[in-house]
Amino acid sequence: MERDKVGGTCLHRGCIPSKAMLHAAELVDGIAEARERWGVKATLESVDWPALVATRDDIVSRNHKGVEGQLSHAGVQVVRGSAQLTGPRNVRVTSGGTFTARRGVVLATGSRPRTLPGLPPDGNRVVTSDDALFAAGLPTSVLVLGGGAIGVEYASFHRSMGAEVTLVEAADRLLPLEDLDVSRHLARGLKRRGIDVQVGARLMEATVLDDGVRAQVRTSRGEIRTVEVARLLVAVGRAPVTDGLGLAAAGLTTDERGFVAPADWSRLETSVPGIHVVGDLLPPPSPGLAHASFAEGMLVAETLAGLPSPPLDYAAVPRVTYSSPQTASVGLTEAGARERDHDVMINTMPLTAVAKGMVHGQGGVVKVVAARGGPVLGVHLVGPNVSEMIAESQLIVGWDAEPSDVARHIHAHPTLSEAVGETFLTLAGRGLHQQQS
Ligand SMILES: Cc1cc2nc3c(=O)[nH]c(=O)nc-3n(C[C@H](O)[C@H](O)[C@H](O)COP(=O)(O)OP(=O)(O)OC[C@H]3O[C@@H](n4cnc5c(N)ncnc54)[C@H](O)[C@@H]3O)c2cc1C
Ligand SMILES: NC(=O)c1ccc[n+]([C@@H]2O[C@H](COP(=O)([O-])OP(=O)(O)OC[C@H]3O[C@@H](n4cnc5c(N)ncnc54)[C@H](O)[C@@H]3O)[C@@H](O)[C@H]2O)c1
Repeated sequence: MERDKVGGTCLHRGCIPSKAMLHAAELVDGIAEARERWGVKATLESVDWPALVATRDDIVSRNHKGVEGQLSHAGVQVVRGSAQLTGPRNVRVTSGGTFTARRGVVLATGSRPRTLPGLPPDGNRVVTSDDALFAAGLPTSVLVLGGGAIGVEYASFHRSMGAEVTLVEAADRLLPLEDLDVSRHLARGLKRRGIDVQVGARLMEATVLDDGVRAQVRTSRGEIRTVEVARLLVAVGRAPVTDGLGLAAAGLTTDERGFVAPADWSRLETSVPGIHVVGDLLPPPSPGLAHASFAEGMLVAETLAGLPSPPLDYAAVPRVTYSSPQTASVGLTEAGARERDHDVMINTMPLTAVAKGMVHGQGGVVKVVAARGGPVLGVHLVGPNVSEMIAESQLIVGWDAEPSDVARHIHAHPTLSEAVGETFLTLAGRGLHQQQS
């Protein structure tokens, strides 16, 4: 049952359109790099926003058709409309029709942007990530409120497109759930690109004007700054969608944050037998990421079909931010490992320590957290292309490999991944360019 379009947030308003836009942003950044570093006499004429949107939407639309085709091919009946539980096995759909589930019900209603009291989005001057996709044009200046993945990606995108960008995060660092060094390197990279990064900061007041927003921001030092911007993007998190879902009729409640918590995480089954829950509707440790949601969906589908399904290992789910610089990580942060009383070994290496890192010239870092005499606990990357580089590290962490297991494998030269390989060589006591500390 789907009231909008199959594919959900990720395909229509999230991962895919935002990554398409960030790809265009990389191309724009490449023009400046070509001119400034490589003697290529190129200048940016302009960005044709409707053309960018057309390419983005074509990618979304082709994926949408693909999902619809796959569902049809698999014999899935898609019922259009808002679904409401009327009992543990009964669902009514607004478009008409009632349904009784023989095997079970899967709740997958996802999430929507959180907004702030007194700051209602108007789709034009105060916007959410949904509105930002469908805005009529690109703003000349933006205040992004929230330095999580959405805030960081949109701040990065708008800066590439030439806007003046202020990024305001209430916590004392960007991506507060990531390793401290990831937050530091990311903030440094964004500042180098001219983004005004304000962490430990608060939006005190926002006045909507005819042509933008006047905002008062209290910085971490207690100064009050007035910023006038064409657009204020609210990216302070997402809230689970359960309104009108009829949870009570099925004997279910939400937790205090609005999530539907499973009673049995191994089957993602709620306290009502036969009702399962997946995706953004789940509380942590489910990470609110599309790839984790896909895996949760597979687990429930296989469970309901009576097929074997390997348990989910949330600790080995990679986390990627597609800004410039990118961040990618898997496993425990250094602080998280210490909290769990691990005797940790840390090694960090700048990406520019390898030749390919110098070619890219964008800085970046590899940080590995390992248990002394034991497995690798976490890998944290910042820099160009790290979204594609994290795959080997997820296997390293997921398979409980030790640094010496990784160190025996030869990395291709010259690649950015060599920096990952060298970080492990040093941890295994066979450092080439680094001494083991
Ligand atoms: C801007 C942005 C960028 C993102 N980028 C990434 C990324 O790069 N990588 C990543 O891993 N994650 C990313 N995410 C997160 C990702 O989109 C979510 O984790 C994922 O979409 C969750 O999937 P879901 O199926 O739980 O929910 P959703 O994708 O939200 O789908 C829920 C579906 O349920 C439908 N629905 C809701 N209630 C009802 C009802 N009562 N009846 C019928 N239908 C209903 C909705 O219409 C919707 O289609 C991003 C999110 C945003 C907003
Ligand atoms: N690349 C990706 O994987 C990707 C991209 C976008 C979104 N997502 C997912 O979508 C979800 C939503 O992302 P998000 O970035 O909106 O949420 P988030 O919860 O990850 O980050 C929100 C940030 O806003 C800050 N914040 C909250 N209130 C604030 C306030 N009043 N002023 C200033 N800062 C404030 C929080 O401290 C936090 O750092 C997350 O689960 C995220 O992982 C993932």
